[in-house]
Amino acid sequence: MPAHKRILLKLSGEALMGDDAYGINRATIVRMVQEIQEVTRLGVEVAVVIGGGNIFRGVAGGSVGMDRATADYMGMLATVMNSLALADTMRQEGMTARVMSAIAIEQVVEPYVRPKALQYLEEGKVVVFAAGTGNPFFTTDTAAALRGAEIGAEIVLKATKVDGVYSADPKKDPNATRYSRISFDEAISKNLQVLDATAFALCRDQKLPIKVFSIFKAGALKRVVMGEDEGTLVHV
Ligand SMILES: Nc1ncnc2c1ncn2[C@@H]1O[C@H](COP(=O)(O)OP(=O)(O)OP(=O)(O)O)[C@@H](O)[C@H]1O
Ligand SMILES: O=c1ccn([C@@H]2O[C@H](COP(=O)(O)O)[C@@H](O)[C@H]2O)c(=O)[nH]1
Repeated sequence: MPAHKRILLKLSGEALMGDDAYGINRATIVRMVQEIQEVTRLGVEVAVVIGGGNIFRGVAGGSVGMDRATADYMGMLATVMNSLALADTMRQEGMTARVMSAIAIEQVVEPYVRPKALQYLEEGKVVVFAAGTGNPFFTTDTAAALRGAEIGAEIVLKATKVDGVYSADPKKDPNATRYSRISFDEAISKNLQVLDATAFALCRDQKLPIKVFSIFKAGALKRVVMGEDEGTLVHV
């Protein structure tokens, strides 16, 4: 029996590159979709937020003198591209997915309307939330926390490039140690940057737990959904 009925899955945009230098690696996106398909087959309702780091991040534009809000809108549009690619890959794998955008681009993708999203989930469709929160100066982690709370997800699952929350960034500090559980208050007070502070605070206030685990480890998503020991649980 799955441990959760409805989940919000945050997928790393950067991981979509696979071994490529940029963009969307075909084998990688197919593998991600197949892992999601496995959990939908267990009867779990799945909503997805995907990042845009494989294409563009606002902070990169800002660092070369771009107006930061403009750069952030470019970042949000990058997430729309990833969302469309993800939903189309789901279609090719025989799944039914709907993309809903926080920014109005109705010729391309339907707008985010909460009751409609809830209806899709109840019908067993995967809902992909595109364009983050629709506002600059935020991230897709915060969008995942926001949408997760709105749809009544039981947990936010962050599938990322590391296999959990560490005492420091494990990509920079080889002595960093992994937590199996950590409270929101401790993660925030230690300024652990695996998620941004806004996302941590929103989930803490809504009592919405987060599980951080590796997007590269085959079967990890299913193990998390089954409530098995995988990654790090961030809890109230
Ligand atoms: N304390 C920490 N524990 C674990 N990872 C950390 C920590 N501090 C920083 N990180 C870094 O955070 C990264 C994950 O967060 P980030 O949101 O930047 O990436 P992402 O999941 O690929 O998102 P995107 O969708 O924006 O590409 C990890 O790859 C890791 O290097
Ligand atoms: O609510 C949001 C979400 C995202 N952005 C911008 O998009 C990029 C890509 O998102 P990541 O979370 O970094 O993958 C982000 O860098 C922001 O520039 C946003 O402005 N608002």
